[in-house]
Amino acid sequence: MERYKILEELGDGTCGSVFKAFNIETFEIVAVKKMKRKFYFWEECMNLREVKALCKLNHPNIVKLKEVVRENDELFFIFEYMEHNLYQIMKEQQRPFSEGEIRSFMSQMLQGLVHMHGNGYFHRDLKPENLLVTKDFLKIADFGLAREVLSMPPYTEYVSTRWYRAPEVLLQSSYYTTAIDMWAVGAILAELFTLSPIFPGESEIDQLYKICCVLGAPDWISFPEATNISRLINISYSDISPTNLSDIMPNASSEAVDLILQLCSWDPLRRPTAEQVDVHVPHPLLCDPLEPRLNNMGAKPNLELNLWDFGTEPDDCFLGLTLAVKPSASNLEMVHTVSQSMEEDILFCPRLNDHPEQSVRSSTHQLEFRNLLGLQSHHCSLTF
Ligand SMILES: Nc1ncnc2c1ncn2[C@@H]1O[C@H](COP(=O)(O)OP(=O)(O)OP(=O)(O)O)[C@@H](O)[C@H]1O
Repeated sequence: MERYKILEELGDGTCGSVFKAFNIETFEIVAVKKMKRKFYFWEECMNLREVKALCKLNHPNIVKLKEVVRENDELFFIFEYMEHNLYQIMKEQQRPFSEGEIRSFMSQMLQGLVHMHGNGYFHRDLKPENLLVTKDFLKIADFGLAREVLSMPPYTEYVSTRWYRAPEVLLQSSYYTTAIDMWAVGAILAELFTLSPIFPGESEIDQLYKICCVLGAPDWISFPEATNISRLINISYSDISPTNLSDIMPNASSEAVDLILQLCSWDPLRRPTAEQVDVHVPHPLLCDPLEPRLNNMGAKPNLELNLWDFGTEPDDCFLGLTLAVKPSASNLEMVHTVSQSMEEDILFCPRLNDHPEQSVRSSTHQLEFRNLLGLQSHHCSLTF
């Protein structure tokens, strides 16, 4: 970590503290997330959900994990640096966002989600703080709670920040789907119009109550879990009528209001998928604008030698909770021992002549693992 000069603290989360830092070798500004717990073995690091998910997810709207460093039993994630998060932007916003700005944020968030859900992951903690923004470009961050869609329920541990938590999670359903992310998208979309949270519950029960106050009582027939709500909240649902969303967000078009209502459907099956939502952005981004070298490269990196399969070890314990996740075969692959220059990387990609762009891309997206304790004295590079 001596290559990094810490500049300032950016955030202090549940799992780690995040710092802005300067790489004295490459002159690059990065974000360093220092994990709070200790890591005594590399395997523990590799089993972390955040590492597993980010190794698989390579997309312009998903924050890039550049490097993982373990030093003195402490673990550091080195991410590309993003200037703001959406929470800060909304807090400082002096005027309502234009619908064009909101469409742009939404479109980018949805493209990231299409990629994530399509690759078998759901995020489970989407919220404005986890949407990082640099110059109008948005990337989804914080994969500490991400998990594989095909992992086995029941999902019992803490999931997502309360205000963005889907009703099925509040009702402690042990089975939920990517639709929980779509609920959060609906709540975030509403907040982009109002600049304040739409369901600001002060407790889990109050959260359900606040949702009822906006959406009205759930439909008992199409959302059977609604019966649990009456047990939790001592109120008569017929007394709660829905709020007219156009009254609280006069700046939203009827299409936007309609989309929020669809995304925030009580019944998860009625929520559109990320792929189904079309926010009509005139010029959607096709490549990572913050990574100029990668323009026009949409294909996945060419992967070469197999280094590591996560195998059948149990998943990482998030906040000490052991999870019954069946890890999928990882596509982490070793391309070569680390080299700093792209030219050297390319030498190790045998199919370079066939697919030059893919090889360059894989070298650029190398994930460098260093063990500074010398347990693994070599220095290897993983591409994904
Ligand atoms: N790549 C980055 N660039 C700039 N700031 C970042 C970056 N990653 C994280 N941050 C900042 O640090 C904060 C905390 O990061 P993160 O959410 O990853 O940590 P966490 O411990 O998992 O937090 P949480 O308690 O929200 O789960 C973010 O809200 C964001 O403001």
